[in-house]
Amino acid sequence: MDQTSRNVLIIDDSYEDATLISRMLEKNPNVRYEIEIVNNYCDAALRLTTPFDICLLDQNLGGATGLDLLRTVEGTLLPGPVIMVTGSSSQWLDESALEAGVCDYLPKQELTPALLDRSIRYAMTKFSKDKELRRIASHDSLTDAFNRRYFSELCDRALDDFNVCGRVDNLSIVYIDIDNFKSINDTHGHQAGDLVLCIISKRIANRIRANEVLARIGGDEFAIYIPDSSKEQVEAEVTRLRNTIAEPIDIGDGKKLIVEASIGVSRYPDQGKSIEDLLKQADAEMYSDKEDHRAPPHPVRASAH
Ligand SMILES: Nc1nc2c(ncn2[C@@H]2O[C@H](COP(=O)(O)OP(=O)(O)OP(=O)(O)O)[C@@H](O)[C@H]2O)c(=O)[nH]1
Repeated sequence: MDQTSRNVLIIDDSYEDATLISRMLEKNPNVRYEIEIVNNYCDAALRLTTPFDICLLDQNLGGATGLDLLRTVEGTLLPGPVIMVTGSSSQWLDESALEAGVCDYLPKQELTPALLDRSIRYAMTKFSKDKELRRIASHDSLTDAFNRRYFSELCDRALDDFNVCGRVDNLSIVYIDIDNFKSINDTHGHQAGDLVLCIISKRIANRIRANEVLARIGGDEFAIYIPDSSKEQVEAEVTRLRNTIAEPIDIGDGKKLIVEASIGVSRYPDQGKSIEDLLKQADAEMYSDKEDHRAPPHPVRASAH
């Protein structure tokens, strides 16, 4: 019989406990567990940015706690279901862990292979059923880009990661505001305005790298989270974004618009140590760019096809 395969992430600072849990998992003849063990807070914070089938999280992680980790991640950012498996059993921790987004809470002293297996199945099923709810909570309904809330959570978490774990800080925030967008609504109608927002959002999404995140953070405003890029790389990306945004947009009835955007960039930590400061600074840079783009969008003749 084919075995189901599951990728399990065990976050535990005790090697003995992690081994004990692994042995329990291996007792299930129907499931092949690919086990990955992470034993400290900073590696765990980084690992929680990429998918897993199930995460078994300990509360004590050296100086920090599993709860700290969950609080920096927030529900919409968790890439998989988490079960807290810990020796420190208390009603307060049980409730706090649930509040912080875990699917279950298992005291280590009560663990059995059967209990662990059932808890994992329940957690995976629940997480998969909540997928649509998480998508709605994290996305903008018009453009399907991420929304402002998700963007802030993501940036807060990245900054926390930099500050607590001292990781390389090559992070930029790009702020994009469409020029004279109101006049598109006024001249061509709100529906045309919606179409322009969707097309621009899709163009930007197609341009950015897999580790960058695009969000619509206001009516005609977008932001991009860009990790691991030098100042020069970000400048080159901004030029590419300007060009892709300015390609003619077909709004129907033989009409095409050329839309431009004003763009500002801020870099962590020189131009801000918090997401609010970074966005504020990128917004200020965007406004100085805006001064050059005051002409209204001009219609161009539709092409023959
Ligand atoms: N079609 C459409 N319009 C929107 C949406 N959200 C906000 N808006 C409109 O976007 C317009 C933004 O106007 P402004 O903030 O004045 O921006 P602008 O006209 O681009 O002016 P500048 O930024 O100075 O170039 C407002 O008229 C809003 O009503 C939306 O989801 N769809």
